Amino acid sequence: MVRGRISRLSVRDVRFPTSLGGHGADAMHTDPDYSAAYVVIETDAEDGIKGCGITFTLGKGTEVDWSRKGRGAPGDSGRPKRGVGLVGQAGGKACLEVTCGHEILQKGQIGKKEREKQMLAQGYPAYTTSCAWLGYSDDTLKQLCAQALKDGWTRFKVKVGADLQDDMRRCQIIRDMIGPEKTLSLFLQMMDANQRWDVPEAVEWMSKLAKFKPLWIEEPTSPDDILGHATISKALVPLGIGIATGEQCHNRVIFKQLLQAKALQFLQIDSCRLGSVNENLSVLLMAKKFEIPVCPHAGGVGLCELVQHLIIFDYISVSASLENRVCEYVDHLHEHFKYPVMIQRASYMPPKDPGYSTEMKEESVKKHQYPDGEVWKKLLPAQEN
Ligand SMILES: C[C@H](O)[C@@H](O)CC(=O)C(=O)O
Ligand SMILES: [Mg+2]
Repeated sequence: MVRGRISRLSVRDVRFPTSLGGHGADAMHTDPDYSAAYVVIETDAEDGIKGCGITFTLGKGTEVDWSRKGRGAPGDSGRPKRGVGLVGQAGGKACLEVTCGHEILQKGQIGKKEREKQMLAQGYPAYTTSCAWLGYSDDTLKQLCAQALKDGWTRFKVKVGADLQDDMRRCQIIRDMIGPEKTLSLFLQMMDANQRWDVPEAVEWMSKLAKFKPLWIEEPTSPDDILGHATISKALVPLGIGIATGEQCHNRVIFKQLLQAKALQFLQIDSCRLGSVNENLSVLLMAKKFEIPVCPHAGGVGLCELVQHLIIFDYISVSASLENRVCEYVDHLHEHFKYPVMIQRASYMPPKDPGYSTEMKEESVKKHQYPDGEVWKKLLPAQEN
């Protein structure tokens, strides 16, 4: 059914100066400006249907350099993310509703109605990364953690990997605040090294942090080192620490190999890094086959908005389980989206607006467009001095 033809396509470089507040900083990316290549495809269809797509980057990464293949150099804070989440609003349904209709998922139909009701009432469980970026002082960490506990958050991710003594102190602060035990699903601490270590270093460093009882260590080493992850996993699982990875994995083949090599205990899809909803779905199906829980990466610009569709779909139609499953949440930049995520009691409430929640507010795009938006016009001369 042809409803219209593409009449216009725009691509805009939208950047938010998050580095000014140390938001988003980790052991590898010390000064990220959360950014996005934002694409809108308009049509001449009578109902004005359009598609909006977004790819999260860390600033300079929006300047795609075609001469460089794959990942940037280690420590390159601006490397581009690969993959695009571009979905239209056809049919007036939320992306997760459209996906749930696919016929190959017959098995997931059993109990689907109950799970749908459960999601609508309770939402999908989340953890927060917003308290413990590497750019935050101990006071900020304590203050944000106390506020998050008050708001009902019980699962916290802390950035590690730059300095061991620093990590010990920060992990102790969080442990002291959330309680001493690693209980089944409540009051958890996760750690994220953002690829900082080589394989032996990851094992050694995490053996020292094991006393803080992390549920997982995320990206302990290069995301391309599948066998390295398997070695780390073999060493750390006996200490009660799982390996989580995936936010930099750009296709289903990498995930297939990670799963086959028993290299991870928690699989972290990234809605933008994996190009298209379809690629994400094939990874969800493989994770189900290998019985590995999917705990998506989110945050950035719009990743929470997108991934909520995928993970709620995963629960309703694929995994049918919440065991050991939790989706990342970062409390940044949602105000720039037309259909922002809704969090209640530390859970993602199912989105009901049409599409994939990718549409940004035009006013926000204009203001943050790089380099001539209002925000950057003020900042750039100051930065050059
Ligand atoms: C550079 C980003 O902020 C990164 O630290 C995010 C990440 O690893 C996560 O949220 O996980
Ligand atoms: Mg991470």
